[in-house]
Amino acid sequence: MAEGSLAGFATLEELMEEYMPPEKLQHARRVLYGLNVGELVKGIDLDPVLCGRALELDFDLRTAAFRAAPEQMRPPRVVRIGLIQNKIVLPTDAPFTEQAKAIRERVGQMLETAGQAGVKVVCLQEAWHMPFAFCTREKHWCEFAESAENGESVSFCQTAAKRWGMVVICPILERDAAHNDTVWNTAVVIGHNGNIIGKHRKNHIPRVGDFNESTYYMEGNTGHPVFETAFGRIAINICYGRHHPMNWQAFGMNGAELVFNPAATVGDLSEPLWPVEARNAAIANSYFVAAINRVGTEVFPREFTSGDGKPAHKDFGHFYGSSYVAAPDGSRSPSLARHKDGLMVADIDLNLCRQTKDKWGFQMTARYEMYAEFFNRFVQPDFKPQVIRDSTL
Ligand SMILES: NC(=O)NCCC(=O)O
Repeated sequence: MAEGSLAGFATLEELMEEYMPPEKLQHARRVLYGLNVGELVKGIDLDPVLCGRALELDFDLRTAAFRAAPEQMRPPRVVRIGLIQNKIVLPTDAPFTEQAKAIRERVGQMLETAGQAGVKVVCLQEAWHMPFAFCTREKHWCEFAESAENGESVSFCQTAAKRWGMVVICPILERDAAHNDTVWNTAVVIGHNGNIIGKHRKNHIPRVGDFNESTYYMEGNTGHPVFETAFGRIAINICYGRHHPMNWQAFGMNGAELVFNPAATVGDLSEPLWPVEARNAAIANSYFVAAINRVGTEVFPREFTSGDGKPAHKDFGHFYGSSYVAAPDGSRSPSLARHKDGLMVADIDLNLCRQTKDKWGFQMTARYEMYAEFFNRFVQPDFKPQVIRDSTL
């Protein structure tokens, strides 16, 4: 494993296993990763052939099973989901068509394994079909943008969706030819019949560190859609939107039971935030969250700077993977590796969403009218913060 922010360990769980005595490890897991219906989250027994395939193809394959309590009036609603994280395959100075083709081939291996494992909803990482070149500010990378209706990556995912009867979330750099060739950061939702159900465009565009994405695309104009699929109500909160609690909340208010967070973020910037934000969103909104991060270090042909005092450099830093699933009851899965491609397969019982709402009542006790009134005042130009000053100061 390479040095730098990787620091020589694949996942935090493996580090804990290596250094903690087993009896303490159980407690550490309970405190750090929570209990699901009173128990530590277990794995799924997958066909050993699939595990062998993952070894052979050198990608990380991990599993988790989230239960809900049995109910008298509803059957369980267990859905098998998949999260795929991938490196780019070829160097960034290879011809673009070859780069895209090589990524498709690699991701295809993991999509196939997901299909064989019985996954019914799978999500890829943000802009999975290209290098995350938005650090460079160079415009020729826009060539990777494609139609959300019939682009090459979308068609590729439609084929997989149809073949395996699974919903595929395909996050791409979108070229909107009907609107003056506008570029967007978009997640296309493909139904289990290979049909396009709809799309969501990234709501919040980062302006932090080397994430110079605002050079390429604007804030999305699709609101907070929830897609009613054969396997549950799904939404997508693309990467930087995970720092915005109200963005998460709006998907929940529209009825989402499972929100994917396809992302691309690097160790020096956000690794300590990563295990917290998606998990907190799952708790606060009583839905499942599946957070998927890009992996690997991508080196670009020319140096760039981002006005933050760092010397000119050619890479973004290390994308640390660590994709995971968080449940509404606060429990979570282990992470995929920090250094290699991976597929996480998780069983989630969607009944847990309503059960958690009934238990905690976060939504029922929320004071939406009070907040609405506050936000209405806040957006007025003459807003004055409600601060009561200590008169003895
Ligand atoms: N892709 C993206 O929005 N990254 C921003 C950095 C972060 O949110 O950690």
